Amino acid sequence: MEAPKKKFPVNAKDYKLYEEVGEGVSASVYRALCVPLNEIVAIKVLDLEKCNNDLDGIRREVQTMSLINHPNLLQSYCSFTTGYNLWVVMPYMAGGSCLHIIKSSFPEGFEEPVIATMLREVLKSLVYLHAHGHIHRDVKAGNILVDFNGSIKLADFGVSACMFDAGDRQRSRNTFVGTPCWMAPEVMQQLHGYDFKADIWSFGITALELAHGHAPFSKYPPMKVLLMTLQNAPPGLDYERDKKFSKSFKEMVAACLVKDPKKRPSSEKLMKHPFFKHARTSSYLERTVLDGLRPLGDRFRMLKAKEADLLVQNKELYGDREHLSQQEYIRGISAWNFNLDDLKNQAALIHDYDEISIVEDTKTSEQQNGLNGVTLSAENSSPTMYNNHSDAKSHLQDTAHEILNLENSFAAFPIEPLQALEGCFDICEDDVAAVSPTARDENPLDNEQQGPIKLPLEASDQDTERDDAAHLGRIKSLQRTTIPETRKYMSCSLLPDNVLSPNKLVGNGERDHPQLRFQAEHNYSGPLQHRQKNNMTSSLSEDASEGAMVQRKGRFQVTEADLSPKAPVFNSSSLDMASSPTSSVPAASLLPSLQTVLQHNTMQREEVLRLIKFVEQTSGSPSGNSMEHAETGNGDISQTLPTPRERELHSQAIQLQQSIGSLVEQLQRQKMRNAQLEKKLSDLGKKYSIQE
Ligand SMILES: Nc1ncnc2c1ncn2[C@@H]1O[C@H](COP(=O)(O)OP(=O)(O)OP(=O)(O)O)[C@@H](O)[C@H]1O
Repeated sequence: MEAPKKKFPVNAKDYKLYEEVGEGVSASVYRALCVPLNEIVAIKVLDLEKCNNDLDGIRREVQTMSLINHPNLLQSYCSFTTGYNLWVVMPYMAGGSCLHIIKSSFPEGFEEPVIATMLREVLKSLVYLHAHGHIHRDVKAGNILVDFNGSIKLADFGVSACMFDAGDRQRSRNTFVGTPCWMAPEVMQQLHGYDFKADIWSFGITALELAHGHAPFSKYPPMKVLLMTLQNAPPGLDYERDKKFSKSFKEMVAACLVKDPKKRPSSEKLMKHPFFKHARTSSYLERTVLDGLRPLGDRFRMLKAKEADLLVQNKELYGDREHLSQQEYIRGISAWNFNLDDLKNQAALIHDYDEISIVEDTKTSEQQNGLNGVTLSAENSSPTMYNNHSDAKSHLQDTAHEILNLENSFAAFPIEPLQALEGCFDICEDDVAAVSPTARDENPLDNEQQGPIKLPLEASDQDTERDDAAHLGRIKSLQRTTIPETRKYMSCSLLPDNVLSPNKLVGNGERDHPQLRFQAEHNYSGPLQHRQKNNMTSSLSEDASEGAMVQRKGRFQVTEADLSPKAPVFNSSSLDMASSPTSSVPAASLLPSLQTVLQHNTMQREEVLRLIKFVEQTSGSPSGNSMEHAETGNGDISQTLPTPRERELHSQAIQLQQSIGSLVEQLQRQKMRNAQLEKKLSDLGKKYSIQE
């Protein structure tokens, strides 16, 4: 019989945070002690203010993590908010990620039996996910975690998608998520959508990453990676250095890295590949990989210090921003904003990288030779090599423009992060207090009794003081994340997943699952930050230092921040879409647009009325009366107006009045619908937390 499930407390004061063991874009992961259960856990602390632009992703991640149930998937024990942080409590994986292990001890990659063992476990998790309709979308060594006993779990469901999602998120034509080097060509192209075969491509890239110590093209800027993935032959195990690997390994990788997703095997089929016969037990991993490794916290600190050194060294070479982008990108995570400046800088970097590019591309053509017998010269195998800087820039800008044009901007809506997440996690009782300035000081992270962040017990070297300071800094920054209650966020680029995706991959009753419906109705994807002001198209040709922003947060997610003109264009189709009972766009998303249009119309109306008054005064007609008539829209008055211009103005005023009337009505309807949706959301939230 299965042991009863432990109940992990959902209050920060029941946990003691120890050292930091990992860091993502908007989250830090700590080793921690669950005091009542006396069990070591890992806690991912997400700063909700920082991830404000990806609440949908967070909700998805937490939901998926709590629902999955497979030994090779990292399940969460529980999650709750504390102040403006979200804590996700999960098993502590003492070995850290495969990427961490590679970086600290295996820079040239692992031996084949190790790779086979790791990959077989990951593949098991993919079989499970795919069978349950999920695409992971971010398979990479950084997301493969190893426990102290060599067991393997795939983590990070921040960008995973459910194939039964009514929004067909996985087929959305307007987003592409993942990390560039691991991203399948069809995900980049977004021509016909993509499905779970995208994970098989990433799996193949991960195999190369484990074999070489880095993913193919990992030295290049992201735009270059996109172009190379699309235009070059698929990477593989065909270099001289790959001689040591078996034929079955090479074939397995080649089977995964086929550009046409239909020709890639499913995870289930891949599982039967002879390569996985080389897989060993987890204790083999424990002996060969984990033995002799320093504690995860120490390794993490050392890697961070190394990166910081590198940053200083290269600062002069590339300058601050470009280098930061590169650095974060190379680490496999990224928080950079992908705006025009970045594109320009990347174009510049490509120029700098041309030499490497030629070498690598020659290899790619050799590979192609080996694989398919197609001969490519170094020259023609690298269609992205440029003779001069401006070619490179313009090529990149064109490509960027194409990618950016993939997405339409959508209506904005005001929302507080906690509201959006309500129902997904337990919200600590003290959270309400935490948003008031006086309560900030009582943040559990700051209060010793309530679960202090303990400094690393093992830290005995001379770095300790510096690390302590860094820790304290982090504690401070965590507590400072409280945001005033009154602060509202405008969403730019609320991705219309649910509306724009034309095809349904799978159609069955599961779509009516309450959680899925919940997701579909409340897609808060897309930056909830203030709107970008500039028009993207013009920005690309002119200076656009702050407009034209394509955000990359966490994973490679290209969204066009704002294509809409400054004053929102209001058209009936958008309204119809929202008012339709079958629409899955949150009605609330239309409110700001409606309000702005209303305001706009009111201003115009006032302007017209002023003009009428002026005309009346100058022509000596009895103003008071006319005004009243004009305002009430009395039809007869037009007959009494002396000039055609006045009559025209009068009829415009009436039209405006009518449209204001209907807008007010529509606004009321939207408000009602919004209230209904909010109620539904909170009911679902309650239901969900009761189920938990
Ligand atoms: N349960 C765990 N046990 C040990 N280490 C962990 C655990 N979960 C995460 N980590 C470490 O923390 C790092 C960051 O965690 P995670 O990937 O969940 O954050 P993220 O913000 O989603 O990052 P990314 O931008 O790489 O997707 C991981 O790469 C891993 O090294």
